[in-house]
Amino acid sequence: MVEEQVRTPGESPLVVLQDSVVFPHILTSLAFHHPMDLAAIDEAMNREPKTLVCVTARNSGKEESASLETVSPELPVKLENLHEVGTMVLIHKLLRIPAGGVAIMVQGIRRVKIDEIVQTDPVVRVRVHPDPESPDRSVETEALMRLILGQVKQLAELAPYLPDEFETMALNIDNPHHLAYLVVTFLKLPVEDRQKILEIDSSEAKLTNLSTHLEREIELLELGGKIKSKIQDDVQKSQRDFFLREQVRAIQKELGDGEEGDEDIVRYREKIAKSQLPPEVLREVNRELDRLVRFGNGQSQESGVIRTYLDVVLDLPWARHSTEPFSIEKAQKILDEDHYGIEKVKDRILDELAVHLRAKGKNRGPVLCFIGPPGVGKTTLGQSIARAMGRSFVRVSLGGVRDDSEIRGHRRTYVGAMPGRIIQGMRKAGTHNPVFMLDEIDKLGSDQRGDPASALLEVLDSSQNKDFRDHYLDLPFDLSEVFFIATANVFQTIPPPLLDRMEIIRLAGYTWEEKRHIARQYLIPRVMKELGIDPFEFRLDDPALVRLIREFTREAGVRTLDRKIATLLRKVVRVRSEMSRKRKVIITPKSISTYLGNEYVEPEHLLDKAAPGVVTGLAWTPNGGDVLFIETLAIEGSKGFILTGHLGDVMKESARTAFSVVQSRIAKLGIEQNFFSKNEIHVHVPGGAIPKDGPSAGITIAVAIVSLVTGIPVPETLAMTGEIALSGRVLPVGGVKEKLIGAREAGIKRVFIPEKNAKDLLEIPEEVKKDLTIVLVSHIDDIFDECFSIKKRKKPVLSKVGKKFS
Ligand SMILES: Nc1ncnc2c1ncn2[C@@H]1O[C@H](COP(=O)(O)OP(=O)(O)OP(=O)(O)O)[C@@H](O)[C@H]1O
Repeated sequence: MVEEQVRTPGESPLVVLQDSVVFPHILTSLAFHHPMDLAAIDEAMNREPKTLVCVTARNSGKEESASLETVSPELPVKLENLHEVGTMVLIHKLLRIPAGGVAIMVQGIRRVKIDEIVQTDPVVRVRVHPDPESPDRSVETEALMRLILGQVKQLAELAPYLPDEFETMALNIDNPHHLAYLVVTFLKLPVEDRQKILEIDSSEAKLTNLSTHLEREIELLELGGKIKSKIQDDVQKSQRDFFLREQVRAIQKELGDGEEGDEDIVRYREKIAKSQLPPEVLREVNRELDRLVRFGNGQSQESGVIRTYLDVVLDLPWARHSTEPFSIEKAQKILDEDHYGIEKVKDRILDELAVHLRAKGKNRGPVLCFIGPPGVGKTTLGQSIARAMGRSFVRVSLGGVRDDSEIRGHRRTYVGAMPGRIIQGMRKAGTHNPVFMLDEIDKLGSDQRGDPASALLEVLDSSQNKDFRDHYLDLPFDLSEVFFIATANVFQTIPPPLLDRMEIIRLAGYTWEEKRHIARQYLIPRVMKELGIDPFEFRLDDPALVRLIREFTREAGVRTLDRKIATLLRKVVRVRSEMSRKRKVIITPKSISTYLGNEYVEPEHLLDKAAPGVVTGLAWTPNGGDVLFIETLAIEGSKGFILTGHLGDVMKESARTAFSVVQSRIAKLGIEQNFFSKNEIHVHVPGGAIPKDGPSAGITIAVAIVSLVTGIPVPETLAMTGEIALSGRVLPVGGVKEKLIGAREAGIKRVFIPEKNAKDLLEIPEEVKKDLTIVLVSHIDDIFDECFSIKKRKKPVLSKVGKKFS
């Protein structure tokens, strides 16, 4: 081998390498221009053998390389700027480059260490000594060599810059150091890393270090390959998309709908620019618009779906507010302006608005819920609140909603999907913070398709509704500034979790006097305005108006009254148009029938005549208070007790309790001992088609049975309401205000109500209290005493009655 034949001279010319390292055993070509290097090469060429020391400058490869200075003729070469270990090389060939400089082909002979610089001018000459290497032949080294050969194979497949014979050359080397030097020559490595491999003595460490670099190189090449193929794919896809889009555009142009489509896109872009969309929404909208462009914006089903979506999203009030400064005084003025009476209701509303004002528009408290019969002004109260707060008003009905997707919308993947009622309402409202009325919350259903109540809970919950997510939109929408109001006719059917979150405000219905005021001050002027009627054209005096209210309508609110007034005034217009000489139309109580025909409503009759066993009770219905009759009959037989009249479970149980209470008082009431074993009692509540339920007829049923058995009639102008306990105690009931108004309308004069309902009397209108004698009762014995004068009676009268009714 050449290396063994060439000895190391004590002194040798030196060339300094800037960005490469020459390794022992490897053939390398180098180029030089600097006069100092050229002089060193010239000197080497004149020696035999033609040897030279190549050493790499420290920090080489960097811009401000120290070696550039050191090799300059003005500055002496310094030892500290050079790596200590270099390579002695044998020059095989020299080529003079015409433009100046030389190229030499050298073979690395061995590692040498520089002891000192003995001369710097005109040739740099150094004194060196050999730095022998002793390759190790251990199993570890063997294993590492194999590993490196495997990596070389991998590299050869991945790296296009490697010569074809690289792998074969590596396979034929059995010296671990020579293998390392060959591989590192072909690797793309920084100069400092190459120098390190040259300097490491141990074979194992040399190979390990090299293997790490190889691995990294392989990884880089693989990653590069992946990125490249992805870029190629993307380029191909975008070229394909572009091609297809161009085709679609050409087809659309042929069909004549391209131009219009483009206008649409421009319109959407303008709309997007104008709306202040939150970033997430903007991203989604742009994405959809891009899809629309890609779909060609024609008449396809998919582009229709995208357009509907964009219309909905861009119509939504993402940032639009309506705010006017409002004060409680202003709110009070507006509520009074729009509504007659209902002072307590207005007062409660003002309390809520004051809290709202304090919270600076953030809705923290419970949601208001107006409960009451139809036509009592629940909706108009909501409108007045909106007017007072300077906000827009929107009303959404929840009646019959059984599916939570009606609240939260259907996912866009469904055909004909639309947003839920809440988002539709917000779209209608046009502002971010409207007064939002959820109508008929008591008619909310639920079935296997989901529970709308829980969706509503999320809507109403101020801690969750900031990011309300409708399935259709699939974007968060902020509902936290919406002022929600719910309305219902009854509270029993409102889902309890919702009821928990609501502040209930009850509207009970109006007396006819209140209705007269409402008609005079609100309804008639409004209808006149609508129909363009002037005050001089007609006269509707109080007696006529009262007849209209009491005989042509039967309702707790004023909805029908409103309609009837409109019908009546339309007639006025007609009559006037038919008059040859225009006169004022006088509407009298009698002429009302002429104008309204037989739309007369039967008033609830009192019993024609008081009869034993028939007693008047009071009922609460979603439409207001009413009277109801309990009829009883004793029939010979031993079945005990029969109940008819479409009664609910609670009412049936209440009737049985009443029956037991009476039975337990046989002696006290002077009833024949075995009366009930010989007779069965039939209790019926007329109006069999209308379902009835609740415990409040308890005392009425007990009184009816005793009246039947004793044969003592109860006056037809007396009515009662109250739940009965087995002990005979009278328990409180609901809807007292409505019941008392209904009783008065029906012509009742005297009413028994539970003592525990005394607090309700504060709410009863004065005219009702004036017309009714209201008796507070706490025990059934007191009622029996009052109705049948039990204490004064001596002899039992009962068997006679039993015969009479059997
Ligand atoms: N206290 C009142 N003062 C003046 N007008 C009233 C009053 N109460 C009701 N009205 C009028 O009665 C009409 C019906 O009222 P509204 O529509 O608010 O009833 P509602 O309670 O919402 O009924 P529903 O439960 O059927 O929706 C409206 O024109 C309203 O102005």
